[in-house]
Amino acid sequence: MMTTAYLSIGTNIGEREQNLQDAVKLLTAHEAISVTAISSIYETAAVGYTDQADFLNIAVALETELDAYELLAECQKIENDLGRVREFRWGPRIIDLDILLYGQQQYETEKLIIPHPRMYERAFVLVPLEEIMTQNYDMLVGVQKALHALDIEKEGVNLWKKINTVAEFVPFEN
Ligand SMILES: Nc1ncnc2c1ncn2[C@@H]1O[C@H](COP(=O)(O)OP(=O)(O)OP(=O)(O)O)[C@@H](O)[C@H]1O
Ligand SMILES: Nc1nc2c(c(=O)[nH]1)N=C(CO)CN2
Repeated sequence: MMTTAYLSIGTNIGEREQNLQDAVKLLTAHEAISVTAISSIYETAAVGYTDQADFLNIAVALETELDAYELLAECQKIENDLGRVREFRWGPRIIDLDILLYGQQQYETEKLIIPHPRMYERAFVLVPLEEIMTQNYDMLVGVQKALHALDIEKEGVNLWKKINTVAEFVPFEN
């Protein structure tokens, strides 16, 4: 069965824009994944552990035949292929791919929690997500409500649009 999923992708080490390009390219190359939308790129101050470089963040919509665990494995494979080294939680990373939503499904296991447990408190997730979320009106309203409840300035999450789109991306059309 085809499911629409949303990912959050972040990077704050090295050639950040290139890292995003590479991640999108690897997603697109997968035969069971069709990337249907990519948000603008946002540059954001680090949240959580704040003593680290600014991030670039995007959200991506995709359609896939993979189940949620297979999609997670693919995300982790892409992280590894791009040379991510795990140092410490919320620390700097070449690339980070988190599953935000997988259809309407909910998971709460050791390996996988969906919706992503921290997505509704992270402006760097919600702002790009709102931009591309067209599939589900109820979920979009949930995202917008969470976003309005956040005080972006107070959070120290300076968001600004960097680039219109990930270069060379051609959305998959049904
Ligand atoms: N929705 C999800 N998307 C991606 N990973 C998840 C999800 N739910 C649980 N996980 C688990 O989280 C583990 C740790 O992920 P990671 O090291 O990327 O955390 P983090 O990005 O530092 O922090 P955060 O989870 O706050 O974004 C992964 O091994 C994975 O099994
Ligand atoms: N701005 C920003 N801050 C973060 C990010 C991120 O992608 N962007 N990812 C984190 C770990 O998940 C922790 N903090």
